[in-house]
Amino acid sequence: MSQYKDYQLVIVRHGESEWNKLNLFTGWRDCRLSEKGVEEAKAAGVTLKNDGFEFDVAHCSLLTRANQTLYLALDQMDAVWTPVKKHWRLNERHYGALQGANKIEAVEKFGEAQVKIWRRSYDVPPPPVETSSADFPAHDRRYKDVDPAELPKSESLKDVLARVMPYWENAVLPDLKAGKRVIIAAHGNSLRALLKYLEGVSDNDIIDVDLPTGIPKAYRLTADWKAADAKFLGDPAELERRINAVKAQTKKA
Ligand SMILES: O=C(O)[C@@H](CO)OP(=O)(O)O
Repeated sequence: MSQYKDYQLVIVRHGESEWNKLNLFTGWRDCRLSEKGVEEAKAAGVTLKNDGFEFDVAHCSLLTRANQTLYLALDQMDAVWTPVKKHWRLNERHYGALQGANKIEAVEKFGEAQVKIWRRSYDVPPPPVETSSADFPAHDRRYKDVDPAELPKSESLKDVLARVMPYWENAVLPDLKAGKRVIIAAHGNSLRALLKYLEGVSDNDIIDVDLPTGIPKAYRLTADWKAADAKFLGDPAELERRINAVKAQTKKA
């Protein structure tokens, strides 16, 4: 019997993307997984299978890298048939005018402290893009049914939490309440927002939380749907290595 039989929810950040590899701020730009990211996603599926996980439904963002990760992981579990619900509210945080910028060059230009505030503070958003910019999501047909007033020009983690929560309440929670076992494939910062809520992390402590690429985190939930227990799956040394790789993105080699 799996030691995780009471764990109803798994979250997984996508595997390494082409832009993670190039060390660029990505946000809502739609890059694909790198070759390494593909392997990370497959390995996540193998881990989930070996740990005895099965899912009744999946939730995913509208960005390619999360969809690839979900599909590749489910494929390893012989479960690509799993119903998938997709929504922009699970997208990565919109990185505003930083989207497409190199993270080291941003540190050289604005200083490490400012870049850390933009990357990890709870409530300071990066500078916004104009609505005329190609980075404003209303220009992308996948968001054509979304009221442009709801679409971001830049987001702090607090802004991300505010737009993730309605999706949690209206789409994910009903599945959990129906007894379904749920996987959410999404992004470093949309999942940090959800983790902050589920685990009750303070505004201050969330600054030091980084999510690794492609390593599933499993939750056993309380009666009021918060985290009773949370565990990253797989090899602890690999987990540490991947978290450190995210932290190192703004450090000169
Ligand atoms: O660029 C981004 O969109 C995110 C996730 O890859 O980066 P960071 O970890 O710097 O918030």
